[in-house]
Amino acid sequence: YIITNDGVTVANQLFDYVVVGGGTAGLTIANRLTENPQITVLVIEAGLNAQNDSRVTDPGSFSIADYSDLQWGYTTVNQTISGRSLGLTVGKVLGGSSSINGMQWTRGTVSQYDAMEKLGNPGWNFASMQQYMKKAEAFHTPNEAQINLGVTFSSDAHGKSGRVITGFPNPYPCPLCKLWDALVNATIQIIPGLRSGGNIDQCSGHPNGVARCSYSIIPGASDGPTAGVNIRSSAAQSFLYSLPPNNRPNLHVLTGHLATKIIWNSKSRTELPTPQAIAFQDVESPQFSFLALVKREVIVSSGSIGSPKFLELSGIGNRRLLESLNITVISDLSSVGTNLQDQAGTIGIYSSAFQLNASVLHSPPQGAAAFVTLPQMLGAEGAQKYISRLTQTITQRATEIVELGAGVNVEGVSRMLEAQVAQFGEDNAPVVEIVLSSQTSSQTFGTAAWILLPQYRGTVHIVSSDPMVPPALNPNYLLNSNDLSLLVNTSTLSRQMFNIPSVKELYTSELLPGISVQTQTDFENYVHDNYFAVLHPIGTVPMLPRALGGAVDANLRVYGVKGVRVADASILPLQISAHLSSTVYGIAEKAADLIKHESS
Ligand SMILES: Cc1cc2nc3c(=O)[nH]c(=O)nc-3n(C[C@H](O)[C@H](O)[C@H](O)COP(=O)(O)OP(=O)(O)OC[C@H]3O[C@@H](n4cnc5c(N)ncnc54)[C@H](O)[C@@H]3O)c2cc1C
Repeated sequence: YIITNDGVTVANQLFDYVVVGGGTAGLTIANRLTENPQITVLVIEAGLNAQNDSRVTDPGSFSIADYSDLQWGYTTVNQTISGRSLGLTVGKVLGGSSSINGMQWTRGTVSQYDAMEKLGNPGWNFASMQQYMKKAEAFHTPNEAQINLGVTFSSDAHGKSGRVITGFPNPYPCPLCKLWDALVNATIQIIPGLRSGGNIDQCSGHPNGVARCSYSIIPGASDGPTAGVNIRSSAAQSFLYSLPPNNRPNLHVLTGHLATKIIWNSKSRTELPTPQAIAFQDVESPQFSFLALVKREVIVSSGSIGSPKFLELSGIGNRRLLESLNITVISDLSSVGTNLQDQAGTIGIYSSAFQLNASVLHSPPQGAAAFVTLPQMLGAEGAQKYISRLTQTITQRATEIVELGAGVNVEGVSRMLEAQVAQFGEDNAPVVEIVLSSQTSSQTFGTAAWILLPQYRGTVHIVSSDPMVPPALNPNYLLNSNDLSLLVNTSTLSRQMFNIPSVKELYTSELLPGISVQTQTDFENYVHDNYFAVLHPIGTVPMLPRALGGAVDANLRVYGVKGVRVADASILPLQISAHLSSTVYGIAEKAADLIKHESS
């Protein structure tokens, strides 16, 4: 493969496929398509190649604050709840968000993947997705020492021969084991019925419970010079750097260049528009712009913010919006940029009473995570009331979402809200995640906790035809009062953990929420003023039947044009009780197979 940041070297060349975005999904697809030496692929990535940057490679250095040059710097519009603009970090680097994410390796519930099929996407169910998520993965089975230190897993949940290496840090960061043990036990004490131990595995389709985190990392060797040095398994590491040298001359990766739009073949009345070329420009020197010619297809893998932006700039989107910006309408598809779903969270931070040892470096900071169901959060009766509130308001809420411009039609949004209510109810999906983590740099530990299945919906739309101008992001965080109250419950519950004596002896003071936060009203104010963006945006190019507000079909083809697919987190119609990367790899593996089968 060839990685270059010189646009001239690929300008005016013809490629079978051009992939827009060298992120989690984009690099997976590019790798799989170029397994056939006859197929040429160009990946265009706006970010740079950070192959040897320890902020990326070293899992112990995970720190969003240090990634300013590796991310897009997006902020939301001022949110109705709290009036604040929130940072919405998204990777802008080879490997995309997989190069800067928290590396937690988890999946949603069986019924959440099955819901995609029920919403009108044949073949998108748990059985198929689990097969593809496993195809992407090469799991390091934990050794006895790791198991003795609290790791649980289910071998069946994992792929063994894929490219993304996953597992647990080696050696296991023992100086923190007493902390994880105390926090995990506290979680079990305050959340009745929470599963723990046994073969709990957050990739099994049954994530409910508390367990030590597994990660997308290459565990350190047991001896030799790399002993104890874990390395991040990003999409770039897994699908590019680990290819044998001199392999894949048919795979071209251009970094530091922004794909600006699709140039279309002239439109005849009878045929759907097809892409002729991709326009792209140097990020540092936008006056240098080029074309790459497309033989077969364009695959848009620019992520949940980048993909709707690129489609709109290419003339695919809401007619009124595009015309107001003088963009020629190629496909009037008002679903593009709607249905944005990110989660909202809250934190608790405590000053450690013991030294958080430097030897834990090279391990991700999150030690364990609890995935909690609604009855476990609110009790059986509280959960029942919550679910009836959601059930009784489906049409009303769908109407409000459509009025906000965050959905296209009431029937489609209602169908999705119904599917979500079923997950809260009979499917008993986790609705809250509580991550237990520590920071050696500040000698603190605590929780980050968030609602997993928000009921609010938002938008992402371009505001200019200039590709350098960021889109307007409006997730409408916590606009639904049920979501807000659940997050307040989450915050109060997290505090209870730190009142348990075995945890209390591990810290000297509570930094956040802070001891002044005591009453229900205090917690409401704390959450209102301090909630943060969880950075799991999905759904902005939803895979659904067009009549229900979809933008791509079950083959990921964009409606109203030919030869353009979208494959990344943006196609997920509904949020899942998980972190997203494993699911995105699954989407990408499946997309590659769909493309291969169609072209063979
Ligand atoms: C800070 C952070 C922490 C996270 N933690 C976790 C975690 O612990 N576990 C987990 O599973 N998930 C986590 N996630 C979420 C997960 O990493 C992402 O959801 C997933 O990687 C998204 O994959 P994607 O392919 O949709 O987009 P991305 O991986 O973001 O890829 C999109 C790529 O397209 C590029 N691009 C966009 N527009 C253009 C354009 N016009 N031209 C050229 N290039 C373009 C971008 O620069 C980017 O590289 C986290 C995310 C973040 C940001």
